[in-house]
Amino acid sequence: MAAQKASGAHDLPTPDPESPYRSRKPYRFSTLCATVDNPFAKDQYGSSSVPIYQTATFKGVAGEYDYTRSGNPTRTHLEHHIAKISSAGHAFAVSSGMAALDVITRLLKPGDEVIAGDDLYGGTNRLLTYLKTNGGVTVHHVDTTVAENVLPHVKAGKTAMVLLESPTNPLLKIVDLQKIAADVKERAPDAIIVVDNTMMSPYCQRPLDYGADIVYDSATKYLSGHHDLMAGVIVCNRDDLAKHMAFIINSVGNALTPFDCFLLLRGSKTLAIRMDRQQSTAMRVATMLERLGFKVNYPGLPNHPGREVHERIASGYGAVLSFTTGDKALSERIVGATRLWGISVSFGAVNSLISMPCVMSHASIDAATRAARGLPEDLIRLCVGIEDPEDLLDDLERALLEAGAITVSANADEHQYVRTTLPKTEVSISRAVEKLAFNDSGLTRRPREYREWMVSAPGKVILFGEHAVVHGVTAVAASVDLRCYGLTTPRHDGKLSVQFCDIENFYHEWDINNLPWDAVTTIQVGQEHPEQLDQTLMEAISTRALPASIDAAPKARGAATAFLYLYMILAHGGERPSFNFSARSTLPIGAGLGSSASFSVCAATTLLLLHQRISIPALPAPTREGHGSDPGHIHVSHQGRRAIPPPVAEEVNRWAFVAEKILHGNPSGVDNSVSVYGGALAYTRAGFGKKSGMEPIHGFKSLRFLLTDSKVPRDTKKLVAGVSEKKAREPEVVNAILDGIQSISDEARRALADPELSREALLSALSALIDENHAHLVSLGVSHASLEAIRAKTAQSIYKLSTKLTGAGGGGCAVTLVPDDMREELLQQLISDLLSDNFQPYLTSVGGSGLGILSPYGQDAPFTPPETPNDANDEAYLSREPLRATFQEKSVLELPEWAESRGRWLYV
Ligand SMILES: Nc1ncnc2c1ncn2[C@@H]1O[C@H](COP(=O)(O)OP(=O)(O)O)[C@@H](O)[C@H]1O
Ligand SMILES: C[C@@](O)(CCOP(=O)(O)O)CC(=O)O
Repeated sequence: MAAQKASGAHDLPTPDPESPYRSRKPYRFSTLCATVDNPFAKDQYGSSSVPIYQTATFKGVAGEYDYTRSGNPTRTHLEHHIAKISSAGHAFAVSSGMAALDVITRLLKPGDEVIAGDDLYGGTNRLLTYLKTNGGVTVHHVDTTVAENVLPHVKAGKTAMVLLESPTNPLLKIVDLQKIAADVKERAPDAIIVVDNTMMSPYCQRPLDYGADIVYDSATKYLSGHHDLMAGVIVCNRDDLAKHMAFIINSVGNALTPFDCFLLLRGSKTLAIRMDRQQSTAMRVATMLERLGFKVNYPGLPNHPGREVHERIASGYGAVLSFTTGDKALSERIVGATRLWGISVSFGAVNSLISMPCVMSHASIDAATRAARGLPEDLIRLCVGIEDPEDLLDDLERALLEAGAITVSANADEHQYVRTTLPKTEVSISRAVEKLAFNDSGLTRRPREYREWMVSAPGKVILFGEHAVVHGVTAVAASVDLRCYGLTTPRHDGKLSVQFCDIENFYHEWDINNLPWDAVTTIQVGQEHPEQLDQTLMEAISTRALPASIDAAPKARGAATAFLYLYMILAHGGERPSFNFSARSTLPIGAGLGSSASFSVCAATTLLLLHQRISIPALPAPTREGHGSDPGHIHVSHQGRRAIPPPVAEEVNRWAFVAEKILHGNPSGVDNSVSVYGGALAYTRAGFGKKSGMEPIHGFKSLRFLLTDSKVPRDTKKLVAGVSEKKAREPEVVNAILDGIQSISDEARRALADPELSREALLSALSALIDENHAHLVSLGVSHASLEAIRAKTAQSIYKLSTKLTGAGGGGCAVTLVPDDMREELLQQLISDLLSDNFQPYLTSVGGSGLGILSPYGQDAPFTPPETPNDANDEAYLSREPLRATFQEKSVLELPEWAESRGRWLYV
């Protein structure tokens, strides 16, 4: 491996002066970038682009190259080019930025001491921790933004390396590289000053000029600029270090491959022009966010504390910035709401990216260390690309608005966005939720309310994408007009009870104090439930809380476990409310129409209400005095729609998902999301490297579907697990099916969103997609003879309808698209045909309301049921009919209308 010595690299390729009278100035940076000629390695054919020497070996014994690990002409060209644009004597290209750091840290020996910043890239931190544990190296993390902090740790003969980064990532703090290098060299001349220059690139900052011995870049970022390769580059001027590193690279074998060298060389030609655009847009983005009132970290802003130092050591501000919102959940919503800004780690590419470092690039640093180093959990990092600046600003502004971070100013003459008032950063999410949603001061607990709470949530029909959605594919689903209802009634005897009317009227009560409280780790207000269930609590509920008799009723076992788990983990502040929870559904249970999700949503909502983690909006106070029939304020009735604010819906959805995990094992979250939000959604779960989230789909409500319950029982948990096992066994087969289903969902969304598509064309497209999706589900092994029988029946020549299984399959329900022009008699004939085959058809409409809460404000007095003694026995409660008694008596057909007539319902 020949360390590329670019002698005279500083002025290459400036030719000699033409004459003493017409001297030529050295070429400027962008010219150096664009010209890759290497006068020491002329191409034999004069090719304009450096060829890829895609070869492992070279013939002969006397040539310059023998083996690509040790040297390759494409790499030589690249290394010469990097040395040239970095004004360095030597350059090396290796397989990633971390590989570059690995090479550099291999210069260390056991016993050596390293001083490093405390706001470093997560990967750097991970490698240093490894060296500490396994390499006998001592690492001092200090806040290098104060140059004086470094000196106390500098020991002559001991300090072997000082590792610096400026600006830091992701907080964009500035480190005075020049001063620290000078101070360290004065005390410990042998210490090697290493700078990670990735955030700046050689265009903006050249630390070798300020005393650094080694500078490295993750060339995956700005240098290559297109996120199509991984590479690291190292530059230095010292021959001894270069020789040592060349030896390491050759020994370890992590030099960059010829093809990637070619790509990097190609990308680096446009470095200057890309950076110019990216930096100027970054400045506009930072300015906009600051104007809106966010705390923005960007060294280009006039009030940035390190701006002066930065301007001394750098010639640009880079294109990475970060800002905080005061609320992690709000930040997550913003990140999820952007469209143009891709959610991704890394930076420096031509396309703009958005991320939350604490959950992405810096997740490898544990939460306690992140907190100790002042890395806010709500921090959003933006990496600006070369798109049109107006589009980037528009998209960000729209996402801030959609997430509720900004609002239109009420006072402005013209529309102007202002930041939504937020509680202090430390204030918990639920407090923020309360304050945002209810104008509640959020500081005091409300006194216990002895009310009955009635809630309801719809089931769902998955049109496209069930099962695949568990593995990251987009599902298209809509709410159905069949619902689960939940009702809580206060008790005064220290007991908690559940009544599952649809599961053989299962009833059980517990002494609250006898529940296994020792096994609970409460999720504090404002915290989110971790991804995994708390197995200690699950075990304790299973062995110490559930009655042995429940083993004979697995459906009740699941429901009771989910209910108790949420009851216990949500209890906080020593409050353990005593009440009965009754559930009733108009949905078939366990048939693929989301009975579990609607049950989970009802349970989560009532538990969050009773544990006072959410509350519903108070009636608006009059803004002026009323007279006669004039109430004094305007109340626009939306039939309850949009009366439950988005933060409350989100909180319910998070906890309903936890209940779904208890019932289903590995649910995707589509069922509970549809049940909370209602309407129709395209849902993609997080964690599969693509944009996750939900998008409402319009144009669904007008479609008619026939849902047919095969009445064949099945177990969602087992079916979902079965598909995962198949995927592990035959990844290629299953991945191809998943890709196919993704295209179906995409196609369906496109068709539904196309206003110019005729109704006829839309229906026939959806029918074809239904058949195609069903075929994929058959290949996944989740169909059933009963479902195939329903399909065959609906496909008969007199009907010619398309049907697919919906939900987990293996039995359960099938969904049939009913065309607009289907004659009523024919439809009735199909229904009776299905009935005579012992199937249960439901003709439903889709896309109706999501979660509903019956406003308790109509209840004239707090209610106490007679079976539990009340300390304050009074006339008011005795004169009222308890909701609970009638709730249980009504038939399934009467239930919806009766519930509706109880008072004002508030919906999401
Ligand atoms: N109304 C209800 N009352 C009590 N538990 C219910 C109710 N509806 C659903 N569940 C719970 O959800 C489970 C059904 O889940 P699942 O098999 O996924 O069916 P679905 O496809 O209808 O969601 C039941 O076994 C039960 O534990
Ligand atoms: C099979 C699945 O995609 C849909 C849920 O099915 P069901 O409603 O429980 O039958 C699982 C999931 O998305 O969680």
